[in-house]
Amino acid sequence: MRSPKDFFAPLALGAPAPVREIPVTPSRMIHFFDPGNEKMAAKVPDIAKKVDVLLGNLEDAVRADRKEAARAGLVAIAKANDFGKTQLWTRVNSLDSPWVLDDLITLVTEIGDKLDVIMVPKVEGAQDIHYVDRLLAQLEARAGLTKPLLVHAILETASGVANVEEIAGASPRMQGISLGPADLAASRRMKTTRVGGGHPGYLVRTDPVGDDLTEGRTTYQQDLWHYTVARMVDACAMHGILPYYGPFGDIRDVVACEDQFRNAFLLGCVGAWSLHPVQIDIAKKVFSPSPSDVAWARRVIAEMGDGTGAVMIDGKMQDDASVKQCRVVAELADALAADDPELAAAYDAATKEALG
Ligand SMILES: CC(C)(COP(=O)(O)OP(=O)(O)OC[C@H]1O[C@@H](n2cnc3c(N)ncnc32)[C@H](O)[C@@H]1OP(=O)(O)O)[C@@H](O)C(=O)NCCC(=O)NCCSC(=O)C[C@H](O)C(=O)O
Ligand SMILES: [Mg+2]
Repeated sequence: MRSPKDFFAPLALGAPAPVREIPVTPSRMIHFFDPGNEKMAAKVPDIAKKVDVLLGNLEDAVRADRKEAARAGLVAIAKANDFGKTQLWTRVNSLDSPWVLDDLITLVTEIGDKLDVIMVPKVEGAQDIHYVDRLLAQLEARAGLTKPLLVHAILETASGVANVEEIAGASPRMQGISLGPADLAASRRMKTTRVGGGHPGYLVRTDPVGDDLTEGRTTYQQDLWHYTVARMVDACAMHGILPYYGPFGDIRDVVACEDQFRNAFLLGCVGAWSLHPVQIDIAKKVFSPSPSDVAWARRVIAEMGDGTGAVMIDGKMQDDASVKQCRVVAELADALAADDPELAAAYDAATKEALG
């Protein structure tokens, strides 16, 4: 174990000092694209204006014979564009693959100054983050980078879930964690073949009335991912990093996608992956608090004064704890509104109405 005194020391001579706080910038949707796919790559400059995070994906969903093309495509896109406030991330290949070493060497030395976060798939434990941490420091030093790259882990193995707290705290580079429901289902030998989302077979049923076991018994579908998302949120909150729901593979089912994203938002996630342009607006809507929730939060904060004691507002008790809940919503709204005049106007209009 590293001494706590050395935790914020650079891991290579000449590497930039690690950050002390993870920057909290909007990341409601991490938009995946294949940089080696010409049709998708051509859409990137326009998509960049609509998303918080653009992610050039090099791992799964990129064919083995297109790995080099994807890597080269990402280098070319990053060099040719300035995406302004939109963050540029990449997902490199898994640490046991034949591609990851070249992914990291090429990306850090060629476009390390353009990249914000490196997403690492199939993380099993802190040892995987430690390996990436040291290698990144060496490459940052070689490239002469002045800003450290951050690392995002995907929670998609049973070991990863068992070790999620140590993963979240493994390095000052740790920016966040995403749920990877497809690989996680396979790793756990779950019997769902869907990429995220629920399953009609995972349900609870009301008790029978009398002797009839079949009629009149309502069933309720349950969320297969509740336990893992909640555990990931706690691990991230404990270490001051950000939790995300991952992919929702049924692109056509925009309704269930919105539900899955909202469950994650309510549990504490800050964003989700968009795999197709149609999922961008869903994530933007879900991961921005609603104007009515923002108005309520601002009203509670205003009426609670110094934030202590207890008051009744519209028949509901508010106290020191509920004002903290309201601050979470209000602070997120302020951060999002700072870059989005339309959202700012919607929040202000709803607040004006609520405060009278
Ligand atoms: C899912 C897709 C394969 C669907 O693509 P396609 O069949 O081309 O869809 P459309 O015809 O509806 O597309 C319309 C146009 O939009 C472009 N397009 C599609 N997706 C994107 C995108 N993500 N970014 C930019 N542009 C996009 C198409 O090229 C069409 O263009 P045009 O013909 O000119 O009109 C495809 O969406 C896709 O590949 N998406 C990304 C998939 C991906 O990244 N998967 C990996 C992440 S999920 C994962 O890895 C699992 C996870 O790790 C886990 O374990 O859980
Ligand atoms: Mg995966």
